[in-house]
Amino acid sequence: MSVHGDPIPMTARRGAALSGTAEVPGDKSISHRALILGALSVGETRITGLLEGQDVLDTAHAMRAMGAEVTHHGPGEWTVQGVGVGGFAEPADVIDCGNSGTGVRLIMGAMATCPITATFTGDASLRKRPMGRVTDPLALFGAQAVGRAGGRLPMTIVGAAQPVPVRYSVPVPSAQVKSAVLLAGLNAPGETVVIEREATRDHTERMLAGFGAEIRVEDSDEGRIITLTGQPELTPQTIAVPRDPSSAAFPVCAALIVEGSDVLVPGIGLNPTRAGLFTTLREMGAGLTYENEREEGGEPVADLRARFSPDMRGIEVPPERAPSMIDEYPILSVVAAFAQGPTVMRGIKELRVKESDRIAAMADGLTACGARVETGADWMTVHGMGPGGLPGGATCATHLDHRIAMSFLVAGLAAQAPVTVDDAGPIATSFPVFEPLMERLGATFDGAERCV
Ligand SMILES: O=C(O)C1=C[C@@H](OP(=O)(O)O)[C@@H](O)[C@H](O)C1
Ligand SMILES: C=C(OP(=O)(O)O)C(=O)O
Repeated sequence: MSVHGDPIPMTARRGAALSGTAEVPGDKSISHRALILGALSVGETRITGLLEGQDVLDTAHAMRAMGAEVTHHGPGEWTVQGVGVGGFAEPADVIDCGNSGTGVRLIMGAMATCPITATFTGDASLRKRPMGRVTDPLALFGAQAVGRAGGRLPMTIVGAAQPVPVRYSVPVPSAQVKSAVLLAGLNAPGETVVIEREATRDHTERMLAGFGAEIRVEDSDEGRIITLTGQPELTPQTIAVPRDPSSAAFPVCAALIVEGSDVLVPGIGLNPTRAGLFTTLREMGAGLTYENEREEGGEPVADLRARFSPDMRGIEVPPERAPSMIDEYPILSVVAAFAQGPTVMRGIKELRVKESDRIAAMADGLTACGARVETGADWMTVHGMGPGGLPGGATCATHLDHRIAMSFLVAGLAAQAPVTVDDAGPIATSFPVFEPLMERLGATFDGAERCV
């Protein structure tokens, strides 16, 4: 499937009810971290359930370029022979992180305290995204960064030859910034302290502890204080990557809005720092239940069952919930269009610096589909039109953004007239089996055969 090639238009149309089981791929955030921490440990890390989306494949390639041996054994099964903390080799060429903000920012952090120089680039979307949020704290360790105006890629990082540990309060709610600082702290002697006012996804902290790093997390009036002791020897791990709640969001939300649907999405990670969408949907009156709740690999997991929900009401989403559902606002805004009354989403300005400006992309596309949407710098309100109420019949621009593409395709499954996206290619970054998986549930797409 093309990610960076010619645009691949695709159309979704209303059809039969969706039913069956949707086995979504592994968690993207955890997959990146498993490869990077595997590369920084001494010995062989075994990974099952790795997401084989382009974002993660680009991180695997980067780890190889820095000296780790990364081997693919079969679907989702990988091993990584690590080089140890501080052991990265200087890459011989530019590191291309494609579409992935997580990949480039975490890798910059991990190499910033190694005595090597690396140049990073990405696709047209990633080259627009701000990197200063990561290079500012990396400078405190002694790393230098030179990039394009506004801290944009391509960018060269000269790693600190004699890194010092830092104490850093993260100014924006961002797990990528937090993680970059922690990964840099790994090769700085002494304690690196990261303070985050709002809790963001904590996979880096959990996985660092799993690899044997000394890491403490305390809650205080300032927020979460994370203290990491530098220069540990990380012990290789066996990691079973849970299925991605951010991918599960698409079949779940499709089932809620397509008449007569009943879909099971098994084995979804419900880490509280990721599960905000599901809480929100239940508050809106969605027929969404958690079955077989359990723990797997230290993460809470459940099977999600979603049924068509004609009585959903718009709500005000609490702004403090934003970090736990930051990637899910595009698909929530689609569900909101099929609920009764307004759904108000505040505290979401981070959406403006994702793969696209997601507030603008969703507002433009939903408006073209006949919804009434209001926006401000850090908020968006979608006025619901009730079940089956969205007219549709538009072509929506996806701006190299997988979540925008999948959101409008889901909208098209329930709208009165088909919805087309101008480019479904970017879906392969995070959810390469989206179309066949949705088609097995009964979704009708035109153009899908060009994408698999
Ligand atoms: O750390 C991560 O794995 C991620 C953090 C979030 O980004 P920010 O840190 O920019 O909020 C999220 O949007 C992204 O999809 C994955
Ligand atoms: C924002 C996202 O990813 P990234 O920042 O890694 O590009 C996403 O997957 O929605």
